[in-house]
Amino acid sequence: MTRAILTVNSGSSSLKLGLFSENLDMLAMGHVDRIGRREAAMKLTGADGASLPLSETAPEAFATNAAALETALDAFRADFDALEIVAVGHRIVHGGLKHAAPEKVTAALIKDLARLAPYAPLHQPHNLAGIRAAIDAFPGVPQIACYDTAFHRGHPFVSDVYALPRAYYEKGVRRYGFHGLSYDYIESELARSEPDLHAGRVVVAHLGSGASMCALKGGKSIASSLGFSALDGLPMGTRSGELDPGVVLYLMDQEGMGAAEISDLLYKKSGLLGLSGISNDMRTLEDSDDPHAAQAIAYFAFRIKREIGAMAAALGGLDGIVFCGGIGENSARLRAEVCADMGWLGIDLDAEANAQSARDIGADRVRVMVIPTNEEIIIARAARKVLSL
Ligand SMILES: Nc1ncnc2c1ncn2[C@@H]1O[C@H](COP(=O)(O)OP(=O)(O)O)[C@@H](O)[C@H]1O
Ligand SMILES: CC(=O)OP(=O)(O)O
Ligand SMILES: [Mg+2]
Repeated sequence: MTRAILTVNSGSSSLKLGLFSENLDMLAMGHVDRIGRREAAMKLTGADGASLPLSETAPEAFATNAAALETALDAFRADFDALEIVAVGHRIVHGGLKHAAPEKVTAALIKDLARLAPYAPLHQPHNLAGIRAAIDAFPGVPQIACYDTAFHRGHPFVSDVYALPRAYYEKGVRRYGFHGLSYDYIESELARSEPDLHAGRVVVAHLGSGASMCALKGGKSIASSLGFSALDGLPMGTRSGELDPGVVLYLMDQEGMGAAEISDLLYKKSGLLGLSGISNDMRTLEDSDDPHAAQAIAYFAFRIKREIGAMAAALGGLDGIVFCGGIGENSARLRAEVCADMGWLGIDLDAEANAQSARDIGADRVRVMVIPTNEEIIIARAARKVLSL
């Protein structure tokens, strides 16, 4: 039987399963999109990238992350019967202070990682549920944890710290940054195909349901817009992004809200959804002619623009921007709004290339690129390395 590696990646609105041969050839990919919404759907692709037929699935099959995982694992049943799964690699959003390098999952590790759930409530519980489901489905097969925070752990002190009394830093109140598996992939792709740009100053914008940006200097992360929890920086599908801490004090003092209520507000009811009052999904907002939808998109674009300026300052200049993630890879409108009036920094877009989401969409000094990310291959590579396959 062919030996294979399975990868599991739970995002805040999506679930991606990947199947790879031991040599890391992609065998199949399953992608559930818009989890929890009426429009939720799954797509399966084969090794050649072509879509595979799927049996009709009721919307309840994707109503929750757990249901989506069960449905997606079911869709792979025939592959699982025909292959020998020798490792399951998992995206774990938060590794905290103690966990960075990919490692084998143990019962103690699961317990340790569960403590970080309050700082990534839309991910960490689902990541751990994915591990438990995979242990049930593939008893005895090693499970490998791969951390979204790892890529940023080499940050210089000023990008790692909050200006609180030092004791909090020592306890782990730091800027961890997330989407590290995605940035790791973009970094490796630049190293492979664009060595000059890789050696330079690049801002990567991972724009999906969760959104963040990373400043890469010579391929190393020196700053990230996400910080201690999955809330900081850019607004996201349902998350507020950067907020004056005074707003949290106001919610407590004046609105009488407690931690659980504030967490619910900031993680689940804010961002594009809160501002538009319509949807957390960029496609729905782009299709809407409600002015609040346009305002939500405009705010998102404005915050990205500001972050490009801030990161260019942190990098001491700018050689390239890379867009990735569901929105970054597909929304020509968002990319155009972000890059409008940025000539002062050497950024302009080739409108036609942008409309086609081509790889190179820049028309000025700064390279502007669209590179589809691939967290799955980074997880599979890590699993192979940990197990010396
Ligand atoms: N063709 C498209 N045009 C605009 N936005 C898109 C398109 N395809 C996907 N998106 C957006 O990408 C986001 C989901 O990104 P994704 O990276 O898959 O999510 P997650 O953060 O859950 O991993 C959604 O807001 C969705 O509307
Ligand atoms: C960390 C995070 O927000 O991840 P995602 O974009 O996959 O939801
Ligand atoms: Mg994602």
